[in-house]
Amino acid sequence: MTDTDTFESPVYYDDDANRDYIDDKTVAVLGYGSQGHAHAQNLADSGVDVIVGLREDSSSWGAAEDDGLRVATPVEAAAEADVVSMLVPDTVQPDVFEDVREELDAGDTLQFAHGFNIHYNQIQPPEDVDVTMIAPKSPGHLVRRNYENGEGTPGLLAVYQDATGDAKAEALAYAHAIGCTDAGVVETSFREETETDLFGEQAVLCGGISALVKAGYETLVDAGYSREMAYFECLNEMKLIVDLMYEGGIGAMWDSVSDTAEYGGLTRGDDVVDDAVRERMDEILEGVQDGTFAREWIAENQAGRPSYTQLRTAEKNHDIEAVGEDLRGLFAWDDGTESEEQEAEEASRVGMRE
Ligand SMILES: NC(=O)C1=CN([C@@H]2O[C@H](COP(=O)(O)OP(=O)(O)OC[C@H]3O[C@@H](n4cnc5c(N)ncnc54)[C@H](OP(=O)(O)O)[C@@H]3O)[C@@H](O)[C@H]2O)C=CC1
Ligand SMILES: CC[C@](O)(C(C)=O)C(=O)O
Ligand SMILES: [Mg+2]
Ligand SMILES: [Mg+2]
Repeated sequence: MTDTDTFESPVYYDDDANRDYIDDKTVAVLGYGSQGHAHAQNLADSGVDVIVGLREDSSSWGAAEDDGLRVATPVEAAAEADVVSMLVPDTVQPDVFEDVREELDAGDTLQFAHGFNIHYNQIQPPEDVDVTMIAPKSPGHLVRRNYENGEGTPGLLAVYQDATGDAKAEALAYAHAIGCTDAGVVETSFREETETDLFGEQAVLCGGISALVKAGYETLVDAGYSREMAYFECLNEMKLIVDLMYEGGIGAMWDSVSDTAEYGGLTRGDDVVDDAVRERMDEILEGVQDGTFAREWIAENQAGRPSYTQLRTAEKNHDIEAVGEDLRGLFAWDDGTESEEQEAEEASRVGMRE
């Protein structure tokens, strides 16, 4: 039994949520990408009235309809809704918000899955609406898969504006309906969610880990080892190691690997992530906190994403991707016959990247 009294932040579970706050409402889910498809389908399967908001020429329109959901333009969806869930990409949210602003009636809710546009002042909501966040701590495709498996996904809850007095209760009910209170919802602020999320994805989860994998791979290949050996050692086994940490903490990983690996890792790990790396992590965090990263990302989008496009191409063309594609085709668990669900997931992920 977990002693939640020792937690620094309040954590809420299924029993803390009262579904009455969402069950008779209509939720407009704007966007049907990674988070949008998961929230919309989970809400609908939980019995909540959902309408998906997409632009008329949207490539996701057909997918949402095929999944049995009502679809309309963002303005039409928001006009019908009591809760508007802003699940289009962060960079387009300010424009979409301006489109739907007039449809937000007093007492409605503007709901986010990430605090970027509120925290960095790119969206200024009317004072008479609730502004809340339920941010699953997971890619959207797993939010859906976990719901279907009955496992739930951990999430964060924040209230930026409580015009009705019910903002938190409604957010908790929403979290319940998408499966987050099943796993636990941690209460936070828009500032804390935004800054930790951006730092985490840049320095550790997405940027840090992929740079570490590529650096390890390049070190081995440059030293004359085979690309296949380097791939298995630095990328494939990463999942197995992270799974152990996920299930039982770093200790479970040390328990499972050999004493040789444990001693080698304990003595050499800090040589890789040394004081210089920690200083650069501090710099990355400062850039998030003082808005430097946000300004850079907004300007990059306004300029048509020139650096982003170039970086994406270089990443796609890295040698580890080519060897990985060949090797994964040979894995026992990948017999080339993807299930319909896997195919749909892959198609949607690829669609979102393009
Ligand atoms: N990705 C994730 O797992 C996580 C995301 N978040 C947050 O969730 C939010 C949504 O992110 P994510 O799910 O990645 O978004 P996606 O990039 O997956 O969203 C794509 C969807 O948005 C639609 N869309 C794009 N541009 C517009 C537009 N101008 N007008 C209307 N619809 C548009 C697309 O439709 P179309 O076919 O028209 O392009 C598509 O349906 C963000 O705030 C993000 O930070 C939070 C936690 C994790
Ligand atoms: C780690 C990346 C993420 O923050 C996430 C899936 O939580 C995102 O913005 O996609
Ligand atoms: Mg995140
Ligand atoms: Mg993020």
